[in-house]
Amino acid sequence: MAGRPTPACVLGIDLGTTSVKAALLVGAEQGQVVAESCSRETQAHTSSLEAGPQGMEQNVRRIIRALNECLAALPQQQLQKVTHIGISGQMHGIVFWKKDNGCKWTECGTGPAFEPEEVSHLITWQDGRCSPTFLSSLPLPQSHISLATGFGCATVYWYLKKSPDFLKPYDAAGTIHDYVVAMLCDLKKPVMSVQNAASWGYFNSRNKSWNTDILKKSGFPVHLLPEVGDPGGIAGSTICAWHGIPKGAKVGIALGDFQCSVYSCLTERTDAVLNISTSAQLTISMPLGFQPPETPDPSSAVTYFPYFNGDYLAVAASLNGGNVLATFVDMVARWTEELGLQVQEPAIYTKIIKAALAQNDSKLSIHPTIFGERHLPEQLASVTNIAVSDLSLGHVTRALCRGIVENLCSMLPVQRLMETGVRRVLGSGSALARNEVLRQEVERIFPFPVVYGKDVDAAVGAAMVMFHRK
Ligand SMILES: Nc1ncnc2c1ncn2[C@@H]1O[C@H](COP(=O)(O)OP(=O)(O)O)[C@@H](O)[C@H]1O
Ligand SMILES: O=C(CO)[C@@H](O)[C@H](O)[C@H](O)[C@H](O)COP(=O)(O)O
Repeated sequence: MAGRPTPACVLGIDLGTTSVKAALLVGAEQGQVVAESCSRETQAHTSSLEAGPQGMEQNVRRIIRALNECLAALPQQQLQKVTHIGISGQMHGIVFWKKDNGCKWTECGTGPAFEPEEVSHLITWQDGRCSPTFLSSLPLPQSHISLATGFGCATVYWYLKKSPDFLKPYDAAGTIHDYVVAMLCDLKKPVMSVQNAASWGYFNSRNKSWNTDILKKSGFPVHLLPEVGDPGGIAGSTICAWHGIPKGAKVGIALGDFQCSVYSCLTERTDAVLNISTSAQLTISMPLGFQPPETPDPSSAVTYFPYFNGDYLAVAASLNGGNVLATFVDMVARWTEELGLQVQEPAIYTKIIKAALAQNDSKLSIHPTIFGERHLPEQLASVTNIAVSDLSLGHVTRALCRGIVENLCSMLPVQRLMETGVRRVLGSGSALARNEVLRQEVERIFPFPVVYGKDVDAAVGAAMVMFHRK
């Protein structure tokens, strides 16, 4: 049987928590090469009307603006050759919209583009509105993944119980990347990959279906649940030329960002992948045929997430990655401002990284979990071993970077990596790519060689999936 023709040019997009990235991949003799890439911060954080300070929401207009800016920065002649689009993004979160009015297509400098219309904020994976008590009041899911705050289905339950009017205007929901796919292809019923469905909770990955009976019994609005498809499948075709990409380009079902980061670099089953972007993940692939246990162990820091072709990844998904450093930088900026000075955040990153490079033997110990962890939501950060000699910016930054890496490795210990035969660590994510101190700490903790990727890994992975479709 003849195989599918290889696409000439594929656009990969990653809608991350901090930034949107896009990469153009072209077919070459030895696989695919990244012809162009681009990244834009979304600056999308916004306050939550309903959940107050516990909420973590993002303005979808700002995310789409960053996406439009990214695409406008890519060369038109290359975009005109795009036949396939692969999209990934931040998992777990949920956005609601009105099927018949989710967006408006308008003419922008580089051709038609869409803008959000009747769309809610994105309630992200960082959202903290569902307390442990609230979560334990919900029906028990039939899933191997423990339900946590920030998971799409938990957020829907929260609205249902605390602010039911909020849900009334909407008749569709998805992750932010499902929303983009639905708008590009004008899908009346959004479609979601099993990777993202598993990240919402109340999803059985073995039979690839929602816990519809359990949800219906408790009055959950099941009409908001997207259809589910396999990662690598096609969701539809673009209904309009988009920033020069011809109408009719095939759009893949949206994927998880961490699976795409892994896909962009993992070549051997003996590789572990460490990704540090806003969050941080340490991952290994499970043996072929592995099936997760029927029920989760809520105290375990390791989760099994669907990958591709029925495979699973074991992942320590930390809620404390680059966001810890971003919070530190923000704190320094605010203190500086309070003292009557102004320093831009990029300059603070440059200075603290430089200062920490000069301090590699800090005894200061920072346990950096300011955002808690899903398996230990109430264990927040702490600082110990504070000596007068270790108080400089360099000492603190060094200790923070070390703490982030140590915390992640406490969730999936090096010993377990060795036992499973890991021989190499592949480093990805732009927080790692841009921070030499973090890289030094990674190299210090692992007794394996560490190899680094580029800083648009998930976008590249999403595009590669489109190339490799059978
Ligand atoms: N100028 C900088 N230098 C070094 N690291 C930075 C800089 N700006 C941001 N970062 C780090 O990058 C992280 C965001 O990475 P990014 O890849 O944009 O995230 P995401 O994929 O989640 O959108 C921030 O949390 C911060 O730790
Ligand atoms: O929480 C998990 C998996 O459970 C994360 O690994 C998952 O990839 C989420 O998408 C991230 O937390 C968000 O990704 P990023 O923006 O930090 O890259």
